[in-house]
Parts: sequence; structure tokens; C-alpha cells
Amino acid sequence: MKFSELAHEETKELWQSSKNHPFIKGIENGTLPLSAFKAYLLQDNFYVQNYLAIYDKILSTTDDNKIIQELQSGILAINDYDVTQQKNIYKQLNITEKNIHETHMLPTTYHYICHMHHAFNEYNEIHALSALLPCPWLYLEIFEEMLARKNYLQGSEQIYIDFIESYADSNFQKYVHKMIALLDDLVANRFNEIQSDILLQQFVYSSAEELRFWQMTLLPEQWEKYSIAQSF
Ligand SMILES: Cc1ncc(CO)c(N)n1
Repeated sequence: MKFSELAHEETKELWQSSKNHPFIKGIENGTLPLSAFKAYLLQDNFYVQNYLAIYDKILSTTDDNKIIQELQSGILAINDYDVTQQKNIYKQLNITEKNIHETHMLPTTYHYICHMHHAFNEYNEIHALSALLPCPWLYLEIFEEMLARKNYLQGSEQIYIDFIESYADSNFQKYVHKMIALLDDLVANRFNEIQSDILLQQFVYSSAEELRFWQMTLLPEQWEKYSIAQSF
């Protein structure tokens, strides 16, 4: 079994929880309050910047030509699908530079970002790529399934319709499939540099963080009022 197949199997439940999440259902039927979407985008700005920073760290340290080639085209894809798209949505939602500067990272954003940097700093580029893969792969799966159901077309928010169609787009799909193949190749060819259990953990942890990411702005998370158990 390829690593990607194993990782996908291991995270089925977490991914299903993301697919069923009220935030995702709200994007599909158009009922997600724009304020929640705005808050999500402001957090995602931190996330995407750090995602690109890890690509840069890998590119400036690796001597693996296949990684260099795929990450360079990956950066272009992220610029198209995440950065440019977000800038357009920011304009439509009147999100200003001031709003961006005034935003603080919420706990899940912080933890997810630390997890990805940790995978690179404590292990290596292959472990980092495992931590980075659920991000585009989960989005592709969520929004491809939405596209196929077509229910989202009845929603009244054009922003959500565009958002779904962008992440289900065939070029984004090509990028994701390349990243999956890249990781599987690395696992097969550089197996002596990999700690298999940790590699799988990196993927599972990111899948859990993806689920928390939807939840974060709905709760909303606050550092000052950290959620605690209500009872035994
Ligand atoms: C948190 C998160 N996961 C995945 C993506 C998709 O690239 C994104 N923009 N943000």
C-alpha cells in the first residue's frame, strides 16, 4: 500500500468530520454568516503565509531536484488558488490591510502552523511534506464532492460558489495529485531517511488541525477564554 493510501485510510473519520462540519455545510447551502467566513479568511492568511514559508525553507535547503521542481510549481498554484483568490475575496468583503494587521492568531492557527514548522525543523523535508499534504488534498476532496452534488448552486452567496469552484478546479486537482505522487516517491526512494510512524502522525495531526480550523472561528476560540471541560 502506498503511503498516501495508508494515510488517507487512517484519517477517514477526521476527513468525514470536516465534510460534515457546520462551517462546510454552511458554505454549501449559502447560510454561513459572512462574518464567520471573514474571520476564517483572516486566520487563513497567517496559515497560507507560513505554508509558503515552509516551502521556501525546503527549497533553500534541499538538493533533491524532484522536490525543487514540484515545489516551485506548487508555489505558483498556491499563489493562484490561495493568495490571489483570498485577495479578491478580501476586496469583495471589504477586508482592509488594517483588518489584517489587527488580527491575532487564534490557538488553532498557531498550533497548526507550529506543527508544520516542527515537522521540518525536528525531522526533515519529507516529514514536513507529510504535514503539508492534508491541506490541499482535503480541500480538493471536500469541494470536488460539493461540485458533484451541485447543491451549492442554490446558495445565494456568489463568494461561496466561486470559492467551491476554485478548489474543485482541474488545475488545483493536478497540483494536489502531483504532491501526493511526490510524497509517495520520496517514501519509496528515501525510506532510510523516514520514521514511518512519525510520518503518518504528521499527516494525522494536520488532518485533525484542519477540522479544528473550521471550528475555530465558530466557537470562536479566544486565548483569554480557553475552552475548558464543563464537568466530568
Ligand atoms: C487551513 C487551510 N487548509 C487548507 C487550505 C487549502 O490550500 C487552506 N487555504 N487553508
